[in-house]
Amino acid sequence: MIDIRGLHKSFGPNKVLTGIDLAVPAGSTCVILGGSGSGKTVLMKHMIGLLKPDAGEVLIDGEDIVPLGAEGLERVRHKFGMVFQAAALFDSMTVYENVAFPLREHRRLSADEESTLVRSKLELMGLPRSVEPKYPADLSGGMRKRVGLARAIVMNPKIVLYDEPTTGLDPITTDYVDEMILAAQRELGITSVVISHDVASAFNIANQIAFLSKGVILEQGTPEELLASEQPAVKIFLQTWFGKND
Ligand SMILES: Nc1ncnc2c1ncn2[C@@H]1O[C@H](COP(=O)(O)OP(=O)(O)OP(=O)(O)O)[C@@H](O)[C@H]1O
Repeated sequence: MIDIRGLHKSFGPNKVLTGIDLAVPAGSTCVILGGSGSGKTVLMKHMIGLLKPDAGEVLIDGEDIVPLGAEGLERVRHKFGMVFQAAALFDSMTVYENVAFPLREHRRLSADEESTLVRSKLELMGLPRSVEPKYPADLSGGMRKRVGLARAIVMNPKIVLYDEPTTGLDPITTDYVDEMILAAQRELGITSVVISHDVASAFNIANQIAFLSKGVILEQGTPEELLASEQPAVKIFLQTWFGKND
């Protein structure tokens, strides 16, 4: 579904990505791990054409999006849902209106069709009907994340990009959000790319983990393969994390 080949990106003298190759098969979840400033967000921005590479290809569903202009990118972006770090809900809208927002922007649906779609996604995220009239400020952080996720999948996207979806959440809420990401993959066949600092969460949800360091993907494989990695940077990253969280 996503196939990145030979991606290079510099900002002035700062060489951030220096030859990224990454393939994410349809229906799978790929977690991108890496230290602060390693280029995870820059890599994700290339996947939706928010940044243009200096060299390389970004194939989405078989199409190289690098040469596309604004119109072509708009079309490709309909394949994506996004979940940003700070759930980014509209404070002045109810939960229902937040989830319905992309539908109202992009589709002409009857009230019944709209409510069927909104409710099915809220239900999939384990949210009861009683949250529909509430405002984001009335919800816990974990619930806001789930509303953000319901909104990201309401258009039935093929791909969802998650930028640090569990940052700032307690361990129980983190598990719950992980469950929701897995539910979106299982029930809707969504392909997911997740940027994360949270190794436990990465190991919970990933079919594949890519470890980014110094502009390249140092290691890529199943969680088990990553654990067995001989790359010193990967070993240190994992040991530091597991050491802190034993
Ligand atoms: N638009 C930009 N212009 C110039 N430099 C940028 C731009 N975007 C990112 N960078 C640089 O690219 C590098 C990688 O940034 P990026 O945000 O991708 O890191 P990250 O791995 O997501 O880090 P974190 O985990 O802290 O969010 C940093 O050195 C950053 O300063």
